Amino acid sequence: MEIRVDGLYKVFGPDPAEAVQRLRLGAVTAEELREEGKTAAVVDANFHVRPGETFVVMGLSGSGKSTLIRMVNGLLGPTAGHVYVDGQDISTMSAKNVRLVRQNSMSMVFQHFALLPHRTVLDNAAYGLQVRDRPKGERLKKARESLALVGLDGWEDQFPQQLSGGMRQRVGLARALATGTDVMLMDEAFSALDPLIRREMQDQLLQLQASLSKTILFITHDLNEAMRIGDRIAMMRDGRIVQIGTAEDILSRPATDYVAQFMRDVDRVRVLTASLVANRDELVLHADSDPAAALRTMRAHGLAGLVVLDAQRRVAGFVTEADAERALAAGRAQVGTPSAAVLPTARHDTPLAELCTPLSQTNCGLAVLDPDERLVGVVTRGALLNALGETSAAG
Ligand SMILES: Nc1ncnc2c1ncn2[C@@H]1O[C@H](COP(=O)(O)OP(=O)(O)OP(=O)(O)O)[C@@H](O)[C@H]1O
Repeated sequence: MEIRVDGLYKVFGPDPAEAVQRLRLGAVTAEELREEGKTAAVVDANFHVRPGETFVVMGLSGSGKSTLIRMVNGLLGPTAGHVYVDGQDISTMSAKNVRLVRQNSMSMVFQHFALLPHRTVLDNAAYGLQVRDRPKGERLKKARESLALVGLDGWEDQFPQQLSGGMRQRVGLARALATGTDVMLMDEAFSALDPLIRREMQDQLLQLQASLSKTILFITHDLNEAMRIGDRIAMMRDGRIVQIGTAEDILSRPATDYVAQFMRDVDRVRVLTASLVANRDELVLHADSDPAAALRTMRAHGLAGLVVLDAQRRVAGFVTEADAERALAAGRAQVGTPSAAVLPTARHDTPLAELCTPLSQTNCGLAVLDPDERLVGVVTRGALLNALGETSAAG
């Protein structure tokens, strides 16, 4: 399922539609509206959350995030514009139909999640299905499965007060998962948790998302959280979305001074990933590459060997300096069949901070692989130091 937000506005106060007209024409600013007793909470929001994507809306307090998410789940009607959930325009639907879409397609996880104190963890996790009138057997089965997914198996018969804050939030997540909806709306879902637990929850969400591929709209005021979990991030300021992009897009090409200022607080070595600093082509060979050129490249980069790829960009092996010299001495025009030496590898999304140790143990660079095990590129010690040097200078 997907969510599409199209020219969405919400103005609070008298005569909101007329205020939207003036905003559209550029005839008034949000500040001027405020003097008239009106608040432009969301101004011309446009974005598309793709199926299976984690899309984060990030902004400071008052930037309009809650208003936006409440329009997406149909609790609040827009002043203008449209919200489509899986192609259905919920902004023009009857309240009853909106409720149906919400029940069938969307689940919510909030910051202060109201668990029912006199009900067990299992019943709490099953609650979302209960309000959807599902049969008891199905409710309990799904609730058990989703509790297991969030690591709470064995806790089914406990009561909320016996759980830590992090565990309670997991029950909230389990409740949302148990409903089986494709779309999950998460409003500051981890913001009330201690930093360590919060990180654990983020990891858990990333892990779940790798197998479940829900369509997630996640609201946060924490930039590092946005950068960690968002496939893409929308930066919001004073009701407007000022930039949409991946963490790396936004970090390396902030659209406005405001965004650039924000980026100064980002823990870059944890946010920037291996794929960003991987050298994509220069350090890569094919079996028909020229051995003399291969030797020059190795020497120029201080590498003991280069990766050889097959036609699908999968790592076929490795050519060392000695291999290339032998090929050259034998007068061969191609490096030929590589040796099957195992090369250290890293996943494309490994944070830079985690590349230092494996790189210190090799003089060949790290092969960076995408989820299909295809080579993204090679990270060398020099490239990493460069990136870290730039980031610490910028930070
Ligand atoms: N029902 C309302 N009536 C009038 N103004 C409102 C209403 N709801 C929100 N606002 C105003 O709209 C603006 C955006 O608020 P919103 O709660 O959406 O921001 P937010 O980014 O979610 O902030 P926070 O993180 O503090 O919740 C604020 O100026 C707020 O005061």
